[in-house]
Amino acid sequence: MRIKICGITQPQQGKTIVSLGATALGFICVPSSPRYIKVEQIRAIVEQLPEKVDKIGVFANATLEEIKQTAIDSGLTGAQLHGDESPEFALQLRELLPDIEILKALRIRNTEDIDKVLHYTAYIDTILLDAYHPQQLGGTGKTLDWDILEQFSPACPWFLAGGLTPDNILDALNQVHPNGIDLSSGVERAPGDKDLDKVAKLFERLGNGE
Ligand SMILES: O=C(O)c1ccccc1N[C@@H]1O[C@H](COP(=O)(O)O)[C@@H](O)[C@H]1O
Repeated sequence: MRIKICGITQPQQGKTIVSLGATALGFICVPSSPRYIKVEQIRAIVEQLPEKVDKIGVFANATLEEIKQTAIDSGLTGAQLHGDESPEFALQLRELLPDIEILKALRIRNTEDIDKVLHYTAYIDTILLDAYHPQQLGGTGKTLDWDILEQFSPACPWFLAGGLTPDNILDALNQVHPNGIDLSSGVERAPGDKDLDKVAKLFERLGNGE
């Protein structure tokens, strides 16, 4: 299973989190987020990471050009679209950046929101389901209603996100069956400052980097 730890801002924390078992790190490229990180800082972290680790930039309603430039300048391997990007936007991004993974995040309130996944699967690589929050786009620490996801099996791989922690991860995975999980505030001391004890506890619970 893929394990993405998101909201990385510090090079040493990134390296340690990978050594503990993360398969992907996420960098928040949304200027209004307290976890925002600049291109040069992402580049400095990415350069120190093993090639096999996925380096995902998280964007919300950025332009195609902004995403392209950030991806090229910082060495990202993936772009997570966490705003109101349309399926057409995802397709245009794919044409612009054919070699990077495109993840579309959807913020889920109810089963109707889950149905929106169908509109995206032909244009992206991976779906990511996050919790809905009326004021915040992400990093909210809010969990989804896992009950409505028990039978969720889209036509492309998917990540479960939203309020996951070392304490609730096994309950989540008993109920839903994603291809990957994504954690941010649940393994943090403060926004952008990861709690390495919590990250270690997460991997212990998962069976040491499984
Ligand atoms: O983390 C942020 O600040 C953020 C800002 C804007 C868009 C997405 C953001 N984070 C994403 O939120 C989810 C879940 O976070 P959490 O585990 O509930 O704290 C994750 O996919 C992050 O990439």
